[in-house]
Amino acid sequence: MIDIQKQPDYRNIPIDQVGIKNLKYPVRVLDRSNGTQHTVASINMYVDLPHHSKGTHMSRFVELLHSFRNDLELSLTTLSHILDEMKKILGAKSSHVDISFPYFIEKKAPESGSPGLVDYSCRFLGTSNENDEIDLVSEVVVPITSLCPCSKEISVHGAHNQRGEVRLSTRFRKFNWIEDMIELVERAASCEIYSVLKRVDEKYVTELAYNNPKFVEDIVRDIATALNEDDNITWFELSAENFESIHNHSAYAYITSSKEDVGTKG
Ligand SMILES: Nc1nc2c(ncn2[C@@H]2O[C@H](COP(=O)(O)OP(=O)(O)OP(=O)(O)O)[C@@H](O)[C@H]2O)c(=O)[nH]1
Repeated sequence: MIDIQKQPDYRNIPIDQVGIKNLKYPVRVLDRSNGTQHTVASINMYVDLPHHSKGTHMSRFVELLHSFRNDLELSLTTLSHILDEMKKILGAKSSHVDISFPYFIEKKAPESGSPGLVDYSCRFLGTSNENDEIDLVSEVVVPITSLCPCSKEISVHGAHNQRGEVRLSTRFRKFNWIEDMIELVERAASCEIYSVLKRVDEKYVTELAYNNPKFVEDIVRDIATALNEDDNITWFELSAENFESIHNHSAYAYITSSKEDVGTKG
């Protein structure tokens, strides 16, 4: 059977990243409270392609994932192994994985203690370069409540408040719990988000947010301060977006900071 992908290409243009995108796959993630957690990831896998090759071998990416069957653990060791294997089986110089998944944390309502699961969007990005150096970035997207300090100050009654979203990407020296990054973000909000709230809880979160007003600027600055004090974090990128309740647009703030010029080594 003719192998079109293996044929030469004469346009003299190398390709930076080629592969598969949005493959749904069952995965296992380390869970601080329960050991591990099963979830379903959306996976992108890419390698570079030299100028002389017509095509990459798409089936091999999926075959590599299938070698884990339904027991693909998203640990630093496994991700490093996948990045190395991608280069080997595809004869590539560089490899990239981009894995997005919902992660669930059980939270108890602040007064009634009623439990419920909150979902957080998480992402691991990994790259292995031509020197076999592995760079890993972990990302969490954390929903929060924010209450406007200006609105509180100038209004006789109330203050506008809304759901916001903080996106935090980090590079780190050694293993970093997803839960730790989520809690760090939640501490900087006017109030954190819960899944189940009874009336006593609703009163509590309403008053807590009112007593803790924050601009998007306050949120990113408070998170950056905590990250700067954490020696395990070598780099971060951080944004806060408030889906304003008094506007049809968002308030937005962004900070990036390279604490060191080194990435995570897997
Ligand atoms: N490279 C490439 N392959 C594609 C694309 N779209 C679909 N494919 C298909 O991906 C399939 C698998 O390709 P390969 O992995 O090379 O399959 P194979 O040659 O049987 O497998 P190996 O022997 O391991 O190379 C082929 O049927 C391609 O037609 C594309 O845009 N680029």
